[in-house]
Amino acid sequence: MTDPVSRPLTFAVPKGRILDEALPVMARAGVVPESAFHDKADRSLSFNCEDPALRLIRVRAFDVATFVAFGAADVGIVGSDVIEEFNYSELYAPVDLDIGHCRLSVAEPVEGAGAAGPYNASHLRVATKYPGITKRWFEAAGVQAECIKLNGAMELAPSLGLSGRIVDLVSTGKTLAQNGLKETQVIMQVSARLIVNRVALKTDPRVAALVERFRANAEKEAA
Ligand SMILES: Nc1ncnc2c1ncn2[C@@H]1O[C@H](COP(=O)(O)OP(=O)(O)OP(=O)(O)O)[C@@H](O)[C@H]1O
Ligand SMILES: O=P(O)(O)OC[C@H]1O[C@H](OP(=O)(O)OP(=O)(O)O)[C@H](O)[C@@H]1O
Repeated sequence: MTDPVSRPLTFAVPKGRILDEALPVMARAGVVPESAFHDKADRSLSFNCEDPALRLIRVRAFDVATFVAFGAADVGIVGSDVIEEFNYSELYAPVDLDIGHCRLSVAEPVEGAGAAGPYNASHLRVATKYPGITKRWFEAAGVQAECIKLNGAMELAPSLGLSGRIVDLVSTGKTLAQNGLKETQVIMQVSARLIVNRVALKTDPRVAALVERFRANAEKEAA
């Protein structure tokens, strides 16, 4: 068996919009990628860090949770929306990093009030990137929702007749407004979290030490 301390810890970060906010938070905890990480022309997906005991991988936001849940990465940073969508039992999210703030909401067309149909309609269709959260949320409200999974541009679905409603992330509300939609319910508030694989946390003291560094910094920031 490989000595766990002889291999670098793998830290997964999302490619998307959280990354710019995450890099300073990571740096304060001693996670600093090599300069190639910032080179847009570099096609590598895995990078060394200033600390040779760490390695960074850059993947899509939803995949951060999957890499960490399956133990392919030990630690990661991802939005609480993604954590909630997968609900992986192997994931532990010990630190709220207080970045990537937005909310996950239900929205429907502004025009033609009621065009989306009432909640007690026999057939309620929702376009979303979050079918798990959406199904559970509507079920808890006593409504059976048919979810149509999209990977982006959900806001187009109502005007093109794909669905009456959408469930998507909202921050400023500009995307909804510019696409003729209004927010009707907030499902959850979202922020980015440090996530760890539960087994790695139990078996590798370096993971616990890393979590402690992030936790201490988050407490300092909040004070
Ligand atoms: N408008 C927003 N304001 C603040 N945070 C956001 C916003 N949109 C998304 N986020 C957060 O950033 C995370 C990644 O979102 P992003 O839009 O970068 O992913 P994406 O482009 O959909 O990812 P991918 O290209 O991998 O599908 C989300 O899971 C959420 O936690
Ligand atoms: O309320 P706002 O400030 O307008 O932000 C909301 C938008 O931000 C996210 O999309 P993103 O820009 O990440 O693009 P995507 O559709 O490719 O995920 C989200 O999916 C909304 O479309």
